[in-house]
Amino acid sequence: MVQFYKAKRPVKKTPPAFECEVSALDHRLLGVVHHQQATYFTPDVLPTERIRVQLMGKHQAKLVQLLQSHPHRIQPACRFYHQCGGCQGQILSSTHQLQYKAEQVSLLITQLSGYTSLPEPTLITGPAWHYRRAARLATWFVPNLGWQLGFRQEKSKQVVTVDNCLVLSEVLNPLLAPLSQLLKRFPKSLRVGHVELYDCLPMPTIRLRVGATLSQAQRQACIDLAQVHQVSFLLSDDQTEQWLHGDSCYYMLDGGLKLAFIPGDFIQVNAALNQKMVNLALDWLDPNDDERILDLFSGVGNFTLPIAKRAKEVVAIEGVEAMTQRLSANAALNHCFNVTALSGDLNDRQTLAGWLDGIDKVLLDPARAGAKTALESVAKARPKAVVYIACDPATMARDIALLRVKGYQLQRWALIDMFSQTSHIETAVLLTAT
Ligand SMILES: C[S@@+](CC[C@H](N)C(=O)[O-])C[C@H]1O[C@@H](n2cnc3c(N)ncnc32)[C@H](O)[C@@H]1O
Repeated sequence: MVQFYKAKRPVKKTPPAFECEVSALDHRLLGVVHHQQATYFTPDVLPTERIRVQLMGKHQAKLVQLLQSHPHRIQPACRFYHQCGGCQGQILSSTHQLQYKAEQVSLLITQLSGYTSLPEPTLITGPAWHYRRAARLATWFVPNLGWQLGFRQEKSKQVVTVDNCLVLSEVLNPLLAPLSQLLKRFPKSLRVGHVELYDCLPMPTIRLRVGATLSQAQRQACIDLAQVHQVSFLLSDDQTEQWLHGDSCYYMLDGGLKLAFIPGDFIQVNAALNQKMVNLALDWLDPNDDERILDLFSGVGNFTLPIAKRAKEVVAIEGVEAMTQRLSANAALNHCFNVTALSGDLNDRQTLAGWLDGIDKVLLDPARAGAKTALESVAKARPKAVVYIACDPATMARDIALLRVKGYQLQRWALIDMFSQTSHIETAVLLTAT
């Protein structure tokens, strides 16, 4: 064999661990540490704790040893805490998690939006465990063991086999073991994708994605699982999407409102907190029967329908065409004939053109990117009030700054404990025209 010279790869030197003190927790519940004029973010630590850390990247560090712990620190309840990484808040009680989140969101809003002080936030709490009614699980193939089912670590390609998840609904947890057994029987060639679980009505629902066509025996195995566990089963293969058992999904809101959706549609993950959030939004928006309301990023109508029951008219705009159709159908199903549902990209100025005339109030619930473009148009129409629901406090703070410059004053804000144990934050803000 011909021999080639191969240059030796430079050996990466692990930087030495060092001792330091955690100066703060940021809004992602990461500890902030300073070392040689640089700032690093570390999971699993709390402010004032003395720790030894190892640098892991430009701004990341990893806890190596806890030297002195914070009095609020508690033992994580989940046995997968160290592998999974999805619920890193567990070293604090849920009450303390919410307090830290509130402090950090308050700081973000003041830093980014120019307010020097904010009103006290309303803290909206609910179940801290077993609240997740929708979840997406990852699959991966291991030779000799077959397809595995678990959770993908946040911002990582690593996956962790989990047979019980403490934030997953108690209706969905018992499905993990039989699903895992089912997938192990499938060959690698089926190219199993992710699995979605919904704790919804009329039955809990499983959606399985595969990259090839299932044989009759494999389809029957899915149907058997669905019948034994009384769940609906939606199979998405490389050609089609087909209900193997059951045929629909919906959830309920107060007042008997029924919201149908299809697996894959966005729904709020925490049913109890979602209802409280809708109530809060209604309370702040206070729509009445001579007002025209705009609901932006409306999904399948989670806010649209409760508002429509009190307002003269609601114009709802959603980017996904199929979800807009579902919203229209939901409006008809619930006798909300005052809803106009439109599909359009709210990052495109044209989408709102013509729909802002005569708008009295606006509710918006954008994705993590926020709603800068849409709000520039909204502010020009001068609605009396804007209720902003946000899953990313940083983009929301940026957008509050925009509205402040355009003459809107922050009146109220709330932190909704939608994602207890995790670093995610749901915030609501009421702004009124000055
Ligand atoms: C956080 S969800 C809120 C949905 C709904 N308000 C609810 O409570 O269920 C955000 C929604 O905005 C939609 N969306 C994201 N980016 C969009 C865009 N650029 N234009 C229009 N809709 C968008 C998503 O499809 C999703 O349904």
